[in-house]
Amino acid sequence: MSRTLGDSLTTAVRMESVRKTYGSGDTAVHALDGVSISLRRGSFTAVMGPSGSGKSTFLHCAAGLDRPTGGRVLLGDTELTGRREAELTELRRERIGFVFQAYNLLDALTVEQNILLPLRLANRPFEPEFLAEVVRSVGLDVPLDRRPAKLSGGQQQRVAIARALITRPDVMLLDEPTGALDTRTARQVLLALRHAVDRWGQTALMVTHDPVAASFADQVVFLADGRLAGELERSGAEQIAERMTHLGEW
Ligand SMILES: Nc1ncnc2c1ncn2[C@@H]1O[C@H](COP(=O)(O)OP(=O)(O)OP(=O)(O)O)[C@@H](O)[C@H]1O
Repeated sequence: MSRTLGDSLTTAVRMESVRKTYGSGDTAVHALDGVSISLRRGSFTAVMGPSGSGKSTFLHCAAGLDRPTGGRVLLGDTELTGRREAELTELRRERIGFVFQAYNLLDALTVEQNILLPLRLANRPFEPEFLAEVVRSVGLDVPLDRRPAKLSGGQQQRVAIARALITRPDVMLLDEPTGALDTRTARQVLLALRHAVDRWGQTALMVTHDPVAASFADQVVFLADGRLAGELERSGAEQIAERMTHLGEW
């Protein structure tokens, strides 16, 4: 299928028949077995599936952290497949924002320095107004000169989201971002994410086990045995949970 310039303007991430096999012969594990998907710019997608269905591998291939065994991955119109490690590192730094369950903040730095770190690493200037807007939008109401270890888990995750947003990345990739948070705090973090998508047209791809978290997304894609096993447009947590029960244990 031919692609036009319009594709890369409207598509943040495209995966075409992506396969990832670990090992070989009888012991080979097909973590991804021909996954094709396009993420529209400004959309929020949740990825769900049973344990071992390939969710982390999917996220890592989208980020250029794992090299697919077959198929192609494109970030906008930039093909990740076949690039050298140094180029991938730069692409990740400049164009992808990561948020993990463990916040991965540096305690030697203040909150503000943590948020600005991706810009410093990329040698890019920072705009104080944008920093203020990002801080406000994620609902971070702590002194910015504080050390992250002094903050609650919810506040630390907001710092991590602010750090991911500060470069205005093409896509934010989130791996269980609310996995360590209580229900109320998780909801606030998800609202902040939703805000970033709605307000700035940010694109987000989030792996989660939690149907409530997935209900904040525009679409939910389900993985089973390394393959796409269906999708739901924005849905309630009950409907998402119901679909999950048909995919097996989780
Ligand atoms: N480095 C690796 N070496 C060998 N097998 C791997 C490796 N990484 C993942 N796998 C296998 O690939 C499959 C998919 O793993 P993956 O971690 O992507 O699933 P997941 O859906 O994220 O699981 P979970 O919800 O438990 O985190 C599993 O069978 C896993 O054991």
